[in-house]
Amino acid sequence: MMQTGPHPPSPTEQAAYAFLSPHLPPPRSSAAPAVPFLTLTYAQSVDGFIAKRDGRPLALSSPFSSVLTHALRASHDAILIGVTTAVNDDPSLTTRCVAYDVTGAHGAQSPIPVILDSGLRTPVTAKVLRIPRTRRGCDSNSKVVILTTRDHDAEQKRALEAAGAVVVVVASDAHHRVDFPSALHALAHHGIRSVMVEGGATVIGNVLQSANVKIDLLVVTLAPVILGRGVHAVGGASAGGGSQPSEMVAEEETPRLVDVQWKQFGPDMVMLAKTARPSTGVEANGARGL
Ligand SMILES: NC(=O)C1=CN([C@@H]2O[C@H](COP(=O)(O)OP(=O)(O)OC[C@H]3O[C@@H](n4cnc5c(N)ncnc54)[C@H](OP(=O)(O)O)[C@@H]3O)[C@@H](O)[C@H]2O)C=CC1
Ligand SMILES: Nc1nc(O)c(N)c(N[C@@H]2O[C@H](COP(=O)(O)O)[C@@H](O)[C@H]2O)n1
Repeated sequence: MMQTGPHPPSPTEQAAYAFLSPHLPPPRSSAAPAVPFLTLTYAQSVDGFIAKRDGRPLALSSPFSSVLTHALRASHDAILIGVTTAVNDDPSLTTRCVAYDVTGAHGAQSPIPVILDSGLRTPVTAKVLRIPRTRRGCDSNSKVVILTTRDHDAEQKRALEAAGAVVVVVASDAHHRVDFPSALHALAHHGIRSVMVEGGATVIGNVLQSANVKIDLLVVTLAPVILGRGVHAVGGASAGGGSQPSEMVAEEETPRLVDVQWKQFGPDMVMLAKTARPSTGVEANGARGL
């Protein structure tokens, strides 16, 4: 990392980029991929939860692993969340915990927020819509992208567009939600070459269950916290309180983790891995059969 700013990056920021850099998406100077490089990331308690049941934001990551998360954000064109996370957390999705990007350039650019929102439930007052950002080279003009289905309210679409979002209609899946492979293609069409999926649980479950989708990089922060109950990291809430893992596709199609590495950031352990889906032959950076 060649540092070009007024102050050197903190030791944690240096450690974060050193850990991440061999695994990050290719630079924009390389050829555009057919589908964006896909990173799936989240922070979970040691008993497997990413949130409590009350819907309030929950800080699991320490300030140290948050630096790593923000370095990851700075290294992707877009950051994708489900609409429930947008509503519950009203997140910023910025890179405020890092000062540099992976090349050492000062001023880490925040990624373009993308929200999967089949029925346009995103509030027009959402914080992400009010934060100005510039992401070099992306056609969407660095506006928030809301991916929806045909089953949306036209008035709400106009309101979100007036609030600064780009609303894109894509195919729906069998559950009448935004079809995830179609979402990736729509983002590629908008010049987005790398996407960091941050959650929540329903989105994480859907990505892991989508046999046609290759997860190029998996980054999981394990926080030394026991919640007892909550929203399970993979799949979300179940009836009867608490939550439980969703049922995966056939066992032989669940992603296999390869090249696994662990590093401690403050009290948290962070795991990096590539994935492969053995029975489908889906390899790095390719959605199969599209
Ligand atoms: N610890 C961590 O790292 C993180 C924690 N969280 C937490 O997760 C919680 C929310 O998780 P959860 O309730 O599961 O909600 P999600 O944020 O995963 O949003 C799920 C909703 O997104 C919409 N959606 C549209 N298309 C899709 C698709 N293809 N796949 C999945 N969802 C789709 C659906 O709503 P619709 O049908 O209306 O379109 C769906 O119900 C929050 O409380 C947040 O704090 C979130 C991110 C990271
Ligand atoms: N990495 C990570 N650790 C946690 O403890 C978290 N709660 C989350 N949540 C995700 O980050 C979003 C908040 O982002 P801002 O701080 O507002 O920029 C939240 O909405 C989840 O997507 N992530």
